Amino acid sequence: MTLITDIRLRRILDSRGNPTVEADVVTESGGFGRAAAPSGASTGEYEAVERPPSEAIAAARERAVPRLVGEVYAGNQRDVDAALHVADGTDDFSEIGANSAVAISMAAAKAGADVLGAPLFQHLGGTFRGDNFPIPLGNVVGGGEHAADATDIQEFLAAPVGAPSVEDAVFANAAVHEAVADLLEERDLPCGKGDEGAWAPSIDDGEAFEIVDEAVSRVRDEVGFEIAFGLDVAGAELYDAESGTYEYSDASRDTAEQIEYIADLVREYDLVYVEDPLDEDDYDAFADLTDEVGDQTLICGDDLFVTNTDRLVEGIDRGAANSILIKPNQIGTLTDAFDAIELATKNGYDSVVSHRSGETEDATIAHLAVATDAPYIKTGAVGGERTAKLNELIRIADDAT
Ligand SMILES: C=C(OP(=O)(O)O)C(=O)O
Ligand SMILES: [Mg+2]
Repeated sequence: MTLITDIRLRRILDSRGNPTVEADVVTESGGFGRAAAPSGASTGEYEAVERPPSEAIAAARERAVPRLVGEVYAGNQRDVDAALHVADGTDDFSEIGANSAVAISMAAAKAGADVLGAPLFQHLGGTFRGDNFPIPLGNVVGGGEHAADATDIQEFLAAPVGAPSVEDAVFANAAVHEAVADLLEERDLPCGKGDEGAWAPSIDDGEAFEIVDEAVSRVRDEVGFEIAFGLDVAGAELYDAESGTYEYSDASRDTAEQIEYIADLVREYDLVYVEDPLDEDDYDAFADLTDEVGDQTLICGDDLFVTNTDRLVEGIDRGAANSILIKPNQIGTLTDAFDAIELATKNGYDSVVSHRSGETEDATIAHLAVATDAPYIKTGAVGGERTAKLNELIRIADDAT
């Protein structure tokens, strides 16, 4: 009954105003799923290839749709995703585009869930999922590739680690976002927002640490549970391969200095999470930092691992990082994302399911995080395309999806 009978692909707008791919999947019994691909700005070198949406759609219509329609059951996600790989024929989705692949993969999963009459997280994760919820990491101040003339560190992330419920956690992050705005106003630092809805003031990282630390402690006092914070350094964007240094507006650090700088920040601010503190090719430096502070914080590989099991195996072998960021569009299918999460879990690495800086209203990642029991989800704090995921988590908790 879940035989795929139709797939439609179209260009829609993402949150940056760029086109992206949306897929509709219809099944024999009338099951329907719709999903859209997100898009990165600080993309990792080793990600699956995102093609211009018009080209990705044309290629997927020619190569993937005929292999799926009338051939594959939407309820069997591994078959759907295997057909996408065969249709593409490369190891990085450079023919049909990871944007077409991930939109079809996620839409098929939703169609499979629709036929079952089950919420997506349950179709993907089984009937015993839905009691544990990820801690949302909310981007409250940011710069890097996501905003011009703002902080060097790409993301300062509120982490409501003591929240008694996902709803409390989501509202705590929004409150930290608001407290940051108050503090910026008190310092006469009006500013706009970056791509993910975080404040993007023209200040140095040192001042951003002061402000976020203060905002977090104000909200912690208000709500009465523990709120910490973390970072996405996006180290590959700061790294200059020629000089072998990390280039900040006010400093230049070699790799040893970068490791010490990050380790000091972890200790000074009790950071619970540090993503991509180092360059995406430097497993050894990741391993050194993990040795130094990996027992106190999560050292997460985003550009380092790109949701890719081969790269994760290398990281596990070398002791690099202790968690992995999971972005389905980095690897192209839900099956590949699941495999990365399972491999991570088996090896004691935490998974952090993540949005991209360019997003849509698609809320699949909320279900993916619950389905896989991921301890964290990174999906912003405010803004419609971010709240789409956060509100879906609240609905899942309320049994209302
Ligand atoms: C969400 C991120 O940004 P982008 O989507 O631009 O890679 C990130 O780097 O973790
Ligand atoms: Mg990142």
